Amino acid sequence: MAVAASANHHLLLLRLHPRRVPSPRTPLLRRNLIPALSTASRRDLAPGIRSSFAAADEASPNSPPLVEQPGGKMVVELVGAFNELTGRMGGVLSTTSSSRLLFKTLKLSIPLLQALPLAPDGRPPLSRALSVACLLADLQMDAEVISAGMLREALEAGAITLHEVKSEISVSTAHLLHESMRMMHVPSKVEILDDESASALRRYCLTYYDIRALSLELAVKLDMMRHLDYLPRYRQQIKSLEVLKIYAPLAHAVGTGSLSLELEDLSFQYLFPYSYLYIDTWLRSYETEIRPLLEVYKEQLLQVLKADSELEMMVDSISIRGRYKSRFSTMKKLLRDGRKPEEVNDLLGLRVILNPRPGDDMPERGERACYRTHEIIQTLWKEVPSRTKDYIARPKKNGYRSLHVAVDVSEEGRVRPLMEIQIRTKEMDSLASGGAASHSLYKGGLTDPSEAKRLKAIMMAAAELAALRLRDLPSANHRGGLDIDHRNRIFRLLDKNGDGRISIEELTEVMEELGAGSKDAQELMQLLDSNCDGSLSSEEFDLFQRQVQFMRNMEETDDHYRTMLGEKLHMSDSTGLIQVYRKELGDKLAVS
Ligand SMILES: Nc1nc2c(ncn2[C@@H]2O[C@H](COP(=O)(O)OP(=O)(O)OP(=O)(O)O)[C@@H](O)[C@H]2O)c(=O)[nH]1
Ligand SMILES: Nc1ncnc2c1ncn2[C@@H]1O[C@H](COP(=O)(O)OP(=O)(O)OP(=O)(O)O)[C@@H](O)[C@H]1O
Ligand SMILES: [Ca+2]
Ligand SMILES: [Ca+2]
Repeated sequence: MAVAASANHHLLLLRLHPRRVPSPRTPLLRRNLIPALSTASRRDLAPGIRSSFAAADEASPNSPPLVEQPGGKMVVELVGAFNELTGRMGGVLSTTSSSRLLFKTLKLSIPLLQALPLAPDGRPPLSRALSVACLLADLQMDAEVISAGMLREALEAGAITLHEVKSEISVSTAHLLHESMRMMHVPSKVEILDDESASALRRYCLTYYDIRALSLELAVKLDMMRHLDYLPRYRQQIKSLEVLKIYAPLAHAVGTGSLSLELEDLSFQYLFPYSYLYIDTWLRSYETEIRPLLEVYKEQLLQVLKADSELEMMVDSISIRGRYKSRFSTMKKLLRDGRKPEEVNDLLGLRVILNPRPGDDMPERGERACYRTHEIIQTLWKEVPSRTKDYIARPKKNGYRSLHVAVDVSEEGRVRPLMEIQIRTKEMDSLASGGAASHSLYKGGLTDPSEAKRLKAIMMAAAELAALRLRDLPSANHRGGLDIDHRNRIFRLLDKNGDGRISIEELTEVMEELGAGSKDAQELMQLLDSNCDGSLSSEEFDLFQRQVQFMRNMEETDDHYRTMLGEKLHMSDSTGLIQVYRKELGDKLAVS
């Protein structure tokens, strides 16, 4: 209620920015307005925002003032978006200044975004900006980051400048946007994204960029990956490779684990469609039954633990997190050490985190609470003793501490995979996750006593990148690759008039011969012509060939994984399963 009241108060002040109205196409867009969020994209949104659209739609025959006036529709968007975001932000939106900042941002960005044409993925820019902002709100990012998330789309489209963001919104929002735009070009810093360059890039990002801007960029990447279908397959793969090698590990490093898992699974699906299909088919066979059970087991365990009087004397609070293993993580595990699917013992996982009561003997109390929890678990489920690992009594070399237990949750006649339960104190847990906290310390700035170390890390990362840029690219001259002469030969064949460059006419001619149109030739030219001089040099063409080779090797890798997984999972196309899923997942899986 408070939100609605404050929003209404601001509505009285709502005025569109005169400078941005009206562009020639604005009236048309405004008339069709509300929904920059199309009916389809509205489906993605939470009930709050959907209901504000419904209110506007229903109001339409009866109350023309709200719906027919652009301002009225804008208001509906504004209130809907404000409620949606603040609803997701939870406790993070604790201050008046946060909600003011958010409101100011929405007022400025909504009209700008609505005036923009559809994005290349076919979505209205407002809908894209809101999706990113919602992702950031779900991650419990602060209002400045969400504000930057909302404005990023408008900035990228040239509808607003950084200077304007600085003067009209806030210096910090402008700073975050500046950082995030710098990050956009990170993958282009290396030409071939092999493991070595990817690891250097990740180090570079963690050294050079503000961790909040990184989170913003990661949310943008996730939103992009969720809507990648519109691109041709090779572009999907290039983007997925960037995500898998750079952004998903970064998401993990900065503590946004949920983003990293989804980023990995989406890129896995585009890069290795057949392998994905196998894993997906296998996991689905369990998933419908056991995934919902995870919630049930979690609740059951929590209740039993809370009811135990002995444990109650030792802990202030207990939390349990459940997770179902991701596709990508399962694949890595199967391929890592040749284990059988039934030996993946952590498809179902629970993690109990205990917060011991304070006092001198807090650490010991915490440990005792972990062992007590173990005993209680034994009364609930059947333990598989050979899989119990006590890293509390015997911490791992890296300091990791936790008590691991595997339990059998099968019921009469229903064999289920084991469930892994990790038991630890809050302190042990923060040691295990590190992430954002330890990194922000590392980024501490000038007051940080380890400044010298930090500067050295920056210098090394820069040097490493420079070395990578200058280094000889990996040779494609293996596994059926093309040798240099051969590559030259193709170039010479395409360069019909022999002037040392492939012109658009030459490219069009050969593409027409291949059955493609001149539009395809233009697109290809734009993609490959890195210095934008309208033709391809032999260097530009050479790089293209190496990328092609790299992608082809990846398809070979997929073939290789498919064979391995096929053997493991005893599946083959003849089961018909593949056909079923192929149909379901459609063109996404088409591999030429
Ligand atoms: N953060 C962190 N987690 C760890 C570490 N070691 C183990 N874990 C977690 O504990 C799980 C199980 O590890 P272990 O009990 O050592 O079991 P394992 O036999 O090596 O595990 P599987 O490969 O799962 O069969 C891992 O999958 C991680 O989730 C560590 O050093 N750091
Ligand atoms: N038993 C568990 N309960 C709750 N969360 C878990 C459990 N095991 C792992 N996680 C968390 O789930 C996320 C994904 O972990 P994932 O299963 O991919 O890797 P892992 O279990 O750490 O490694 P591995 O694949 O080597 O077993 C991580 O954030 C991890 O900390
Ligand atoms: Ca595991
Ligand atoms: Ca030429």
